[in-house]
Amino acid sequence: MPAGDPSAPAAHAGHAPARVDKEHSVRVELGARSYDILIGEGLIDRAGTEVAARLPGARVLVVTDERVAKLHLGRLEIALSGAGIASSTLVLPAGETTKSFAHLERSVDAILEARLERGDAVVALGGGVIGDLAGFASAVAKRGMGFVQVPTTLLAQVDSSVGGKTGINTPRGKNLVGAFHQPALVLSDVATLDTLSPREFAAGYAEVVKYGLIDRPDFFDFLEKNRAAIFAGGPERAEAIRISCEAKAAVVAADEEEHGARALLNLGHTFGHALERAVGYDAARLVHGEGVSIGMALAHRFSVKLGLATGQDAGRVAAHLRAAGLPTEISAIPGPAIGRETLMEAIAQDKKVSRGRLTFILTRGIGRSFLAGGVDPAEVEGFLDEELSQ
Ligand SMILES: O=C(O)C(=O)C[C@@H](O)[C@H](O)[C@H](O)COP(=O)(O)O
Repeated sequence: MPAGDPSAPAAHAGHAPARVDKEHSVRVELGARSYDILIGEGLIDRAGTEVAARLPGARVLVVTDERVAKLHLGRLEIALSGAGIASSTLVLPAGETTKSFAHLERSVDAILEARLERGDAVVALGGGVIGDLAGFASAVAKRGMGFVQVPTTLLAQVDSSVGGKTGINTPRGKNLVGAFHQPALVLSDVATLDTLSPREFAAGYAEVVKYGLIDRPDFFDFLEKNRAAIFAGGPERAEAIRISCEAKAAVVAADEEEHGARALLNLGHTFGHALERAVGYDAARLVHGEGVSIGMALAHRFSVKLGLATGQDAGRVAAHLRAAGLPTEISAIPGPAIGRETLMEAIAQDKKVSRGRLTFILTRGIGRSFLAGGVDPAEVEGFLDEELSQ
């Protein structure tokens, strides 16, 4: 059950350092804006040369948070200066509430104060919050400048650092203000994952499971067999990250700005985002990956209720998520009860809503997800009533 500080000290992480037998490279094919995702151990120490190779002559602003700064900023700064890259740094508070207009303003101001030019770059060092916020700042400052992702959480390495979705939350909902702005490079140093708390690692794992559930049933089988090794830091961990990035890169290359198939990456997010908003982005109650976990379990149970999928598949999905330490029920969220109307209001603001009609990612079974437009709100309400009464 989610509770407490998601970024509790690494000493409690309980998993051994990752062992990576080789480095992986995944290409996101977007014509002139194509870029590499490098996955391996110790890549932060190579950040200077990797950035210089792609953005010759660029100066950078590193945006990070207080927790990540203590763990990884020093190494990144040494790597940048070692490659002759002039840098300044903005350190922001950790947590989802940093994805706000106020911190966007601070970030843009730091870019302008550093007098960065369009050919310079913002480097996001951190998890999804920092990547989304810094990416959005780099998209709007001077109408767009260079951007590099150095993700330090599992969630950011397998999902948010890839594909160019950047943005902030507003009190009306999650990610409601943003822009598509692709990075020039994603540098995923898997050694940073050893500093995550078990709760934070598990939250990222929800997004790994998502790729199996969308359209890769073989990957879901792989995860069922190798979950323990992935959590323990075996070579299967980097392998799972590589497969996740390949899955996402293929979807992004085919539909960069979500006119169709990219919406499948939103499996679990309609319910998940509504739950995050309902708890006021309070990490003590729910973090993003946990919202996605509950959301994916709900999407499968909702599909069963609509006669699309079997209860057996929905049960298998929930069992796997629970085995990974993830919540699968709304009732698992600590704190005051969440009301159906609160959730329906957030669902009505979902970005997939089209001409006022609700769109969900539903499923016909494991690895058989599809985009369902025109979902009847009464069906959603009835389903939520059942879920909330448990
Ligand atoms: O990259 C995408 O597309 C996704 O939907 C991936 C999601 O896991 C991610 O959380 C994304 O930021 C959500 O996007 P949104 O458009 O629903 O805000």
